[in-house]
Amino acid sequence: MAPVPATAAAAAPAAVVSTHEIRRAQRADGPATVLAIGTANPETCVPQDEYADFYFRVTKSEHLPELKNKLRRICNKSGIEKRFMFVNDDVMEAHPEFADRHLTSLDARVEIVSKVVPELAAAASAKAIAEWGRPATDITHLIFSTYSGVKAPGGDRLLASLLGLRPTVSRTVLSLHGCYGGGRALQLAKELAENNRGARVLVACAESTLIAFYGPEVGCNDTIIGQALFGDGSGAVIVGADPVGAVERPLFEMAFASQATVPDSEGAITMQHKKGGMDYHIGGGVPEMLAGSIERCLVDAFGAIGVAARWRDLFWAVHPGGRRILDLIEEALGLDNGAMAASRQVLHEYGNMSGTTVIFVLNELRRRFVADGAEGADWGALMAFGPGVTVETILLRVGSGLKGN
Ligand SMILES: CC(C)(COP(=O)(O)OP(=O)(O)OC[C@H]1O[C@@H](n2cnc3c(N)ncnc32)[C@H](O)[C@@H]1OP(=O)(O)O)[C@@H](O)C(=O)NCCC(=O)NCCSC(=O)/C=C/c1ccc(O)cc1
Repeated sequence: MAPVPATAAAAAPAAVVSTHEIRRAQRADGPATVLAIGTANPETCVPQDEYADFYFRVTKSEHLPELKNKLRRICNKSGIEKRFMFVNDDVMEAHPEFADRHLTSLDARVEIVSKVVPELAAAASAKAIAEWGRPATDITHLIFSTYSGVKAPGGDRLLASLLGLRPTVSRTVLSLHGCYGGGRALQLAKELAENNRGARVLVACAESTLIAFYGPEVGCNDTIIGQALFGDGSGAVIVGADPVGAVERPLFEMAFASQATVPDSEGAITMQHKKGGMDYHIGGGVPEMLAGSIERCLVDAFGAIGVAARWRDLFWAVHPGGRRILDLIEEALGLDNGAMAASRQVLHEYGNMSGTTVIFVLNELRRRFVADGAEGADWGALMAFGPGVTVETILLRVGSGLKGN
């Protein structure tokens, strides 16, 4: 070890600063705040009323008409008008093995998604950064969430380089959180922003069904329901505390965040990468399970911050896991059926894009607030659900950037 020069010893601080004081100085003053939102989707758009024809054609499964009719029935009840996806005729011509999940195809799928998913995230992030108004190099932390990331270095590294983030950006990957990935990522962003003065956290969620796209099979209803509901997309959010006055626009303040696991629910939603793509199961009772759990999460969250909230007075950013989930949650909370209009709109326009969907809902809410001059609710709740069964709750307050528009 080199000897310590006398000058370095002489430069030691005269007064001893405690680590508590150092810690206090590192913390932000205000709450984490959503400062910008961007979204992106792949080019291929499939209308829901054409989906059964598309799916049975590209997977060469026309010999299974009963399953095709079942898919049609579910599509008709889904509340979805169209979806965007990377899977198209060209992909299936190049990779006919994707149609049969008993064939080995994971390597080829990972090869594709490890490029296109971060690129999609970059498209959404670039929109968020442009709206934010500061250079990409001012991003201090990156949280990348996807169920397609099974490789290292991962999509976070490619995303950071596509956006030109600084080499010291602090990267975190969330994988396989499924439909609660966006909620988890936003909660982590809140912790980072509030605990690191000046931090600006880019949350990027990107999902592609390509990793889980395969043909129908008699007896496997999970595949049919998945084919009726899921789509591809990316949502990006910039989160920071203490917004810089003239540049940054506070959209939603994040007042509180929590996670809960629904008891006895371990097998209700599952996802697992296998040789033929990502296998998944969506239990029949999931909408009822969520509707039965949601009020407890809200009571606990508002109780923790001492705010007396009436559900009817809130704005809602709920993950539209399926039309029935929204219906039952509205019923359980005694809400009008317009309360989840932003969630229903996103479901209608894009389907369930898993973890990224809740960011689209937040963007739609923002659009509605701007259009209405932020009339109405001041407090709101963002809720996302996924495997576990896990419920993410974030309490939001309309930011000053949305007031007076
Ligand atoms: C729109 C639905 C699908 C149907 O509407 P409905 O009002 O319930 O209508 P029905 O009661 O008439 O049901 C229509 C058909 O759907 C069937 N179905 C009804 N849920 C089911 C069911 N979980 N299973 C398999 N058949 C069912 C149901 O049996 C019935 O079949 P059939 O009698 O032959 O017409 C509705 O049930 C709904 O919104 N369900 C919520 C779906 C749900 O739980 N989503 C949350 C989980 S999301 C998730 O885990 C994501 C994983 C994921 C995985 C892969 C990815 O690429 C991306 C993500």
